Amino acid sequence: MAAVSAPGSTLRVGCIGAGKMARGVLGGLLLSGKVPAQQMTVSAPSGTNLQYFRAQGCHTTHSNISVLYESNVIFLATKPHVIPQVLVEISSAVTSDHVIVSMAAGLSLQTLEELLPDGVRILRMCPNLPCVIQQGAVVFSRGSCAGPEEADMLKDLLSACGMCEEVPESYMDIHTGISGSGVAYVYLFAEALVDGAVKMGMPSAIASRIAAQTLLVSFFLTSRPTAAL
Ligand SMILES: NC(=O)C1=CN([C@@H]2O[C@H](COP(=O)(O)OP(=O)(O)OC[C@H]3O[C@@H](n4cnc5c(N)ncnc54)[C@H](O)[C@@H]3O)[C@@H](O)[C@H]2O)C=CC1
Ligand SMILES: O=C(O)[C@@H]1CCC=N1
Repeated sequence: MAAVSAPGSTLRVGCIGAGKMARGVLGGLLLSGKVPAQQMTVSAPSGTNLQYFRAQGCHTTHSNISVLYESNVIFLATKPHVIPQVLVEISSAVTSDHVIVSMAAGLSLQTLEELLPDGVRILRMCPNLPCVIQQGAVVFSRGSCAGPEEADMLKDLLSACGMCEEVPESYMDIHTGISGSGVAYVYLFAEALVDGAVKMGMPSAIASRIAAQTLLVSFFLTSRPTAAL
């Protein structure tokens, strides 16, 4: 199996799906300079999502299987329910030279391996919304045919979109709960602060600014040693 990070091997990154997480992860690779746009191919059914990637100079296509022919590391960035049909569509073009990285929440490595040819190097990652500003909290796990080399390669790539750690797959759904969905819980709490302030007579505009600043600073405080407080 060719090592995608072997000396002289060119890292060509593909992505099937061009939505929020695709933009966060591939956007981070572009911003960090880890992968040039000319070595990126992105597919999606509609041109809407592809516009961003086309503007960056990436190759774009409506053909998922083309991504396999042009890439050696392929991210699967469609919603989970779409992944099985995508894997059926591309399976014939997947070889041992590819590394497949699924972003799909709730789709196990076992399921992914059952839908792909034997021996394919598969990893599963869980991003979160802050990836879109390269401040994500990302975890990943290896499939049965992915080794330390693939893990090191993926960790290096994903470090471009925030914090990234390898974890046992049993942590994946936990991460999806606290971090994949966690941002929405924080927004819900912020809304509750504002609603409370408005109920007590404060205009919502200033209540929103105060709540945002309070939450923002609270997170910085948690990262300072207590002695400094
Ligand atoms: N958005 C989030 O905060 C998180 C997302 N995830 C996972 O990341 C993955 C991507 O999520 P988002 O970027 O939010 O989704 P999204 O809805 O923003 O993007 C999905 C993309 O897939 C494309 N697509 C749909 N059908 C397709 C097909 N048959 N072939 C190729 N592309 C197709 C859509 O056009 C769109 O570009 C999902 O599997 C999700 O579970 C995981 C944790 C957090
Ligand atoms: O859009 C999604 O599928 C993910 C799963 C958890 C939060 N968002």
